[in-house]
Amino acid sequence: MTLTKLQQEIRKSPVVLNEWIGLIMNILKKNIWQSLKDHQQIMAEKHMRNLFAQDTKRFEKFSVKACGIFLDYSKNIIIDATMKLLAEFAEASELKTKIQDMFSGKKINITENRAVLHTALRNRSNTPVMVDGKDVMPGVNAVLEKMRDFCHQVRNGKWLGYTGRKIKDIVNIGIGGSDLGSFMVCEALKPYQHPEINMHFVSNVDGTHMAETLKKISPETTLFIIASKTFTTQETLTNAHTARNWLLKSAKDKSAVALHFAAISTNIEKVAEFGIDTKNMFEFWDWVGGRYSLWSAIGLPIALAAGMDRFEQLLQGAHKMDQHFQTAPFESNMPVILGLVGIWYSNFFGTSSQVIAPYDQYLHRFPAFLQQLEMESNGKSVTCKGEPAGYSTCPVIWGEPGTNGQHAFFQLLHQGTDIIPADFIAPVKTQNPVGDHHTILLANFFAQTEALMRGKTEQEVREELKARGVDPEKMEALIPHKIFKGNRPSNTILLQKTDPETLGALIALYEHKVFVQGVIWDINSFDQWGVELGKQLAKTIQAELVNDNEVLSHDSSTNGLINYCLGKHKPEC
Ligand SMILES: O=P(O)(O)OC[C@H]1O[C@H](O)[C@H](O)[C@@H](O)[C@@H]1O
Repeated sequence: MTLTKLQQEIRKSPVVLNEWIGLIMNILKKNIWQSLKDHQQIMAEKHMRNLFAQDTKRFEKFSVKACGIFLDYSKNIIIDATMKLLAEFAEASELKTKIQDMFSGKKINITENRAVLHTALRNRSNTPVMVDGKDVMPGVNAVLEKMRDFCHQVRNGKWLGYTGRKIKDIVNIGIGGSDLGSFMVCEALKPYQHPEINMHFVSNVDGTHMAETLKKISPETTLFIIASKTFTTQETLTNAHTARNWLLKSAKDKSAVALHFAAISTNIEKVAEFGIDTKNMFEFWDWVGGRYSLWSAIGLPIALAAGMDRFEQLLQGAHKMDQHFQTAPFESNMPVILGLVGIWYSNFFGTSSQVIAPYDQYLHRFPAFLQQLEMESNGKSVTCKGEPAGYSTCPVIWGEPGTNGQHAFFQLLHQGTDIIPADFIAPVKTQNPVGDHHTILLANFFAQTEALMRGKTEQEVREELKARGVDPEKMEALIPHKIFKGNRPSNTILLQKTDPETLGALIALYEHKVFVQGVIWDINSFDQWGVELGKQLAKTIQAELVNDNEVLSHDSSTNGLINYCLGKHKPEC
């Protein structure tokens, strides 16, 4: 009987027995954790150059293919024993059971008592998924149908504005999970975009974002989509009111709102209160987390831009990755591997950041999307039981498209003092076969991971300088600057092509990676209480900013800054 099977059997037993088993599991986890620490001491002495030289099968061994994606993780400081220990830790953390818990609608978001079912939104097999005894699939399918109908009307010029003209510009107003995913995907699927419809995304409450967008569009031919799960988000509602006022300034008749505004939300009352006809509302549900919501009606801008069929291909790709995640053994399970390799560096090598380098201009917003997905999910420091974690959790996620990053921050990846694990992502085939651009792009892509792994030894530098005839004295001074230690880890992710289905699989891959890491760290990846405090304080300060009084209610820095803006107090400078 496997450990997972044993755990599942035990779950059915009386509570007391369960508690005992929980204690035993914790001891087991502590032991494996200690073994990983000991193993790291050995691995820290190894160089990947040698690991490759010693094992000709290393690439075959540490690579995996699924859902149109190829992952090579051989350029990591790992050997078989590393992956085995990490997988054992995942098993002891009940990962297999927890994956099933998520897919089956168990309320795993414990602080909000909610199920986590973004996977139901792309459940193309249409098998029932139950929440509180009710199958959610009929509701999911009904919204998809409504989206299809709406897209058909807008994309075919049947949806007309208040002067009878077709829609030419669509502005999504939303922030966070109601912006980043749909914006990122719309950018990624630009080759499939409707030729006569322009997409715009306004998220920032800075009036500049709205003002600059409004300059480019006309009220007669613009459709605004107000995307907000709660429909209470201050930034989104402020932007939405500005958009409505702008429309009404031209239309001069409130009935125009119904022709130019649609809403995506879980909150029907608030949508009606805002004045949007609820016939133009696309519903989703509290079991869809904001940063996991692009598969819901929040993805409407994607469907409007690329077409509903393409949106469903995106869902299909994610569904395939869901099936892979649920069924593949840990040693060939792509999200599990990606998650465990990340844990290896964060918790045993003490790394604190992770760079994402998409070598695909279409994926230029992917790092920004992952910032919310990973950091809002796993940027936590207490366990599910509310106890201090006592170990590092989510690293800082950052990145830029290659090759731009190479000419900006790659210096630090190659020669900086810290190890920064990197994910390199590229399509095998380009959407734009222009001259030799893609060959050059891919050459750089492969060269970077090779350079990070191999480095350049003192002897290699010396020989190179000698061959160039550099003066021996100058050479000695130069050598330390030209050495690359190498042994810098990276994952290489190759997509056959950045098409809707493969993109869906790629996004789901990272969602599940985040899930794996959340389980290992024993944190709730699905709440985000950390964003609340700033929002609360902003309300108080907003009132103070429009009051004429000197502000004295905060610390001296906050008071001083507010008063400086109000012109009440000018620091001597
Ligand atoms: O979709 P909304 O309810 O407007 O929320 C938009 C965003 O705001 C919040 O502050 C959360 O941090 C995000 O997770 C969420 O995606």
